[in-house]
Amino acid sequence: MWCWRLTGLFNVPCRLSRSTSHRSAWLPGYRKIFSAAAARWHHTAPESLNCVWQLHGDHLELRYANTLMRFDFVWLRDHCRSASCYNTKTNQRSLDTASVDLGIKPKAVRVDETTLFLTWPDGHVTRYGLEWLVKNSYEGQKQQVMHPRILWNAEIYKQSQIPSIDCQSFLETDEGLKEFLQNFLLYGIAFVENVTPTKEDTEILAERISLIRETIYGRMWYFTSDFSRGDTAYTKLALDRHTDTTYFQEPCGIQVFHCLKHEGTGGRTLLVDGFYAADQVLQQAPDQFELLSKVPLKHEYVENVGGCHNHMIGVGPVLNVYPWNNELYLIRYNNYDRAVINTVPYDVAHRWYTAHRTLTTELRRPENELWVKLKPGKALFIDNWRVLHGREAFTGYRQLCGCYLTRDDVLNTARLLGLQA
Ligand SMILES: C[N+](C)(C)CCCC[C@H](N)C(=O)O
Ligand SMILES: O=C(O)CCC(=O)C(=O)O
Ligand SMILES: [Fe+2]
Repeated sequence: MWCWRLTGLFNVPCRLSRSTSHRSAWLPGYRKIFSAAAARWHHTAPESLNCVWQLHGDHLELRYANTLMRFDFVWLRDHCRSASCYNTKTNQRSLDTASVDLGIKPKAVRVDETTLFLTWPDGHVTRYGLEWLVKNSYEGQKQQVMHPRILWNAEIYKQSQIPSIDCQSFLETDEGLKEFLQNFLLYGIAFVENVTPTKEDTEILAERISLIRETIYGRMWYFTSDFSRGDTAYTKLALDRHTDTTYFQEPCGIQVFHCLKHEGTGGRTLLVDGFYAADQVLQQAPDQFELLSKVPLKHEYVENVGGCHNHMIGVGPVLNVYPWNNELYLIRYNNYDRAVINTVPYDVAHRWYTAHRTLTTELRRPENELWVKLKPGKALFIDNWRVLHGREAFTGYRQLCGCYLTRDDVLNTARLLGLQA
């Protein structure tokens, strides 16, 4: 028996990470339960009526700042921030969670204007800031997006007139780097200009924001149409929109391109916001969106050219979403490298092809295509988990260099600069 529905564990409305203002309403049934029980609710002092709580058999219910939250007792014990349970120097838990009685229940509960106090059967006291609880509760989290983004088609991107960041400002100032990263996080692409057109200078740029992810293509790569590797990228042929390294279990997070030379015609780069297209699918056909996020697929890279022998396999759905808020975080789309579909029975395969067609139609709409000609001196950073790239066929000698970056480290740099990433 095949079932491709959500289990109900995370039954939240489908939503993409468009902006922070995108808040979902409470389910009406939930409100009703709340008001029926209101008579037995405990209030804080009259001047802070905005916090009410109620102890149930297996959880604590708390309403604060218009958020109704429900906390498991083990969760409340486990997240205790007291000195013996949590090390604020290392930001690590000291408490041994496995030693908490799974049937634990607080012996006393008290709330003042800012804080929830819980006394446990052994006398240990746990304090939680109410604001902290709103931010860290499941109910608070599912109203938020992890990654604020601006989804774009060609018109939206051009209208927003995102400037390229000057190389010197990118390398030497935190403001320059921060502006670059903010653009990159919001749009999934960003440019640095006035870069010296060499592989070495491109490497310095990459190292400013992240660690370079070494792959079967090397650390810093450099390619022409000499077919030195067994892949269409190393020819003069056109490449339809795709994301790279779909055949890795974790596709590379960021791709850096810097065109060092082109004496010839064509060769423009195509960029398409995969999340914008996926959002269109979600609006038109939520069941197809769900199928694309549930059916696991294999992508494969089999290379036997010259001295290069590689066989890579990556498994995962086309759309990857966080289950608690349905926020999209990774699109894996490469029709060249997609392997044999043998992970679902024939009827699911057919439904998958239909959903894939809907997505492809969106990805191929001319109004969603951003075409740019990469020139020496202008480096392009692409979020390979979101934005698809392709290229027009070309003539003449064309030299491109670049590298992949580890995603965690780009986000780390962004967070250290105070950005939400
Ligand atoms: C970028 N660089 C030329 C090094 C590699 C190209 C990899 C091409 C591969 N088909 C993929 O899409 O992953
Ligand atoms: O030649 C290009 O512009 C891009 C080729 C490509 O898709 C790649 O190297 O990943
Ligand atoms: Fe590519």
